[in-house]
Amino acid sequence: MGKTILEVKNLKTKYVTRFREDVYAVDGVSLTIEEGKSLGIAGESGCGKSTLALSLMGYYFPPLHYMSGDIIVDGKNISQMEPDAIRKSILGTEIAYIPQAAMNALNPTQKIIRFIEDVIHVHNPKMPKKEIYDLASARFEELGLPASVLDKHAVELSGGMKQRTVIAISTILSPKVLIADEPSSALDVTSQKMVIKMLKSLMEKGYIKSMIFITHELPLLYNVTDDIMVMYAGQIVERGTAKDMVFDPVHPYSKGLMGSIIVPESGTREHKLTAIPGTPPNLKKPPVGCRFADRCKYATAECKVNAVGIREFGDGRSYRCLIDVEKLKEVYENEQ
Ligand SMILES: Nc1ncnc2c1ncn2[C@@H]1O[C@H](COP(=O)(O)OP(=O)(O)OP(=O)(O)O)[C@@H](O)[C@H]1O
Repeated sequence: MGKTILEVKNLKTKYVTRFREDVYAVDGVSLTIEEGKSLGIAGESGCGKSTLALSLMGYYFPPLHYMSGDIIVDGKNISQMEPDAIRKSILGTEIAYIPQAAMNALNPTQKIIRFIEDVIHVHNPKMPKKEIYDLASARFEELGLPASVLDKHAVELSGGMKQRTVIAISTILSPKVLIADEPSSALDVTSQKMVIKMLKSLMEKGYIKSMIFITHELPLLYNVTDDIMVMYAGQIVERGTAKDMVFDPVHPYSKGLMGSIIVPESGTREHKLTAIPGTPPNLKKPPVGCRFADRCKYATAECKVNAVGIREFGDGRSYRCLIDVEKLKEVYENEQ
């Protein structure tokens, strides 16, 4: 086993709405990522992926609140640090975050190099501009972006180029963990591939030590991340290698997610296209039993009343279901 870069233990966070209602968006998430490894997180809209990404940075602002659990980055527990300390000593260097639609957040009137100066000056206020420019142009070139981009404004860049620029800016301080939330979903296929190539290159060149890639499309993660976790209603329901999760998902929800993708990646086209009936539970009052039970065709009366913990099986895999793995596999086999 390699060195653990990120360890999250039973993390619980919630939103408090303006009507003072609690929304339990991340409910007991545990995960680990080793140095040099990437983890994909998949799940349908509203399952808590973006909230998990925000929560992992330890950077909490209302309406999002930390409840309990640990976030340990390279041995340092950041879960209860003050926001100001997080901003100064964690963001950018330990953890970098690329939010959804990040490319649209670039101020169009500012040159790209100014964003880089801003990022570097938070941690190193005295670094001369010339040194920053040299560092940035070398990094851009290495990542396949022309150094001339540094003197351009965001409006002068295409969508794909803008997104790759945002990624290069966010990782300029070589963070230990990069969290990318749907980094390629708003782009055309060619630009998507270039973004993914760039993320892989950041890992290979050691500019980031680990990566979390969030998407609602499970098969997209195949070929991109080493492992995949599937999230449902604020909880992780399954984890395995990308290959296992795409070709041999065990949890009925992961199985359904694979079946509901309209344009699967090559190698997954043979599977049947199916819809998952129903809607996810209300996270203001999550069910006491399995959260997927109401939509699961294999659910028993017990599933609706008994809370389900994570169960391990096989080689480093885990899932959250009362039904035994072998039984589930047998049922899937018979359905084919
Ligand atoms: N500011 C907020 N206040 C209250 N509830 C929120 C807020 N933001 C998100 N939520 C709720 O938290 C839950 C998780 O939302 P989240 O955005 O993390 O899901 P997601 O999986 O990232 O969805 P998407 O793929 O659409 O981005 C949802 O029930 C959502 O309605």
